[in-house]
Amino acid sequence: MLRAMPTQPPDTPTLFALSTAPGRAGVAVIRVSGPNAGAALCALTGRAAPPEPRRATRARFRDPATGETLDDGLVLWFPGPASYTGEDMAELHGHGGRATIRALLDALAVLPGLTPAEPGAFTRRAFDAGKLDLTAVEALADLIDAETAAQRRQALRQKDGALARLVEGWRERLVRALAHLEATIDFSDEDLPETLLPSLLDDVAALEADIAAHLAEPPRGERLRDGVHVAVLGPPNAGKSSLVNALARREAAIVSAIAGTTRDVVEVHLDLDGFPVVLADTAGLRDSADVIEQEGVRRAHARAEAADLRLLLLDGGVEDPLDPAVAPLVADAETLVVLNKTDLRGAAPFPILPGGRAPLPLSLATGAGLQALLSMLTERVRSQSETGAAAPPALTRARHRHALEETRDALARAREAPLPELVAEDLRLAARALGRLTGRVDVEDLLDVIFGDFCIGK
Ligand SMILES: Nc1nc2c(ncn2[C@@H]2O[C@H](COP(=O)(O)OP(=O)(O)OP(=O)(O)O)[C@@H](O)[C@H]2O)c(=O)[nH]1
Ligand SMILES: [K+]
Ligand SMILES: [Mg+2]
Repeated sequence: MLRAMPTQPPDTPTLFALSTAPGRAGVAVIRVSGPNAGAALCALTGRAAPPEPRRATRARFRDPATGETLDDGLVLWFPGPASYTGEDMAELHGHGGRATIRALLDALAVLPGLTPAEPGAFTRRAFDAGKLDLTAVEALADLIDAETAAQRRQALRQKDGALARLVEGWRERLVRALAHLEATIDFSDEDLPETLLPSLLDDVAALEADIAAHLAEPPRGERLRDGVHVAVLGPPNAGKSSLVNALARREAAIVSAIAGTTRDVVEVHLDLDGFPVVLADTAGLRDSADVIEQEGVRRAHARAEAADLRLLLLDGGVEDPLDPAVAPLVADAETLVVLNKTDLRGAAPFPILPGGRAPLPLSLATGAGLQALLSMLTERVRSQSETGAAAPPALTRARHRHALEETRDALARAREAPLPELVAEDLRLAARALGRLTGRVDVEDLLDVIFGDFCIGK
């Protein structure tokens, strides 16, 4: 008889957890994964054996100790290794009520070998079983967190392995170069083509250029994951808080006729046509004797510095809206300049910006120009975060960027190294850095951080 090779120590605990969100719902799904999953399924349903794999089967759940009926639902059986975690897995679908969920979880808790799952534990087992690489694990967390359509698309693409394939392709080129080089070193007194080392260094240079080109792309993937940060800036009373409230469609920030109302940075989250935006209201830029206002202005400058996009709102109600305090922002051609309070302007001409640009006219009092501003903002945000389906998969985390930078630097060192042995050492370091991106090597320290992002039941 064929016997499966034991892949885990026999005392591996069987994990269980509620995988749907806690609280009232039509259905709740409890997952059980590990060597005793089948026994647990049988104990709770009174069955002699698990049902046909991957087929929903009606079940009456009962307390194995007392025989009391706890709920009426469905069970699914996923024998390993063809399961999410690679282990034997059972899913119990019960009613989504707090008491029902509690009763089922309590009944599982007393079964031999069963332990409640920590957050991310099922996915950790899937990773350990080689079912997912690290980029897919991260994408799964992003998919669960996705709040907009573009975020969902990006997470799904990464989960399906787009980024992992790109990185693995680079890694294969690197490993091939390394293998050739090691052959050169090992057989150096025998006859090997003289041209091997130069052609190998050409390959390394080509790989370095490909990775550098990917790094030179704007950080669209990270922006899409975290939101494009837009800072609303301008002189006091320009209507910055009024604009933020109008875009957020709620009274997020205090609006008043008193100049210097806003001090703290007030953030609102927007979904502009599927693209996430973090819009920040800031204190009006001016010199002030008030220390609290000074701190507000300092924070406004810091936010302007850190933002992906700066929206400068000018006060159209004053004769010369181009206040000296905003001159550096006006000088930056990337700043989106808006002239508010056009309703108060009468026949006064609009200010001309450097380069002959004109500000976008707006009146938050009448609503004139708001739609045009929204369209322009949406376009800007889209161009900062969109990665076309045909474009190479974006890096979605700083971790990815750091690993690629490390790879690129090691490749650059390899090309300059004076001895074949030193070239090989740098290529090995480069391969390690790439391997860390997908989790192929040396990632123990990273795992806790990444899996810690998960909720229980995933
Ligand atoms: N007439 C007119 N008044 C406006 C317009 N937009 C805003 N206001 C008024 O201008 C005043 C200042 O608006 P706020 O939104 O508080 O301006 P702010 O730029 O956030 O001001 P600070 O936080 O003090 O820097 C309020 O009384 C608003 O009602 C507009 O388009 N036209
Ligand atoms: K104000
Ligand atoms: Mg304000």
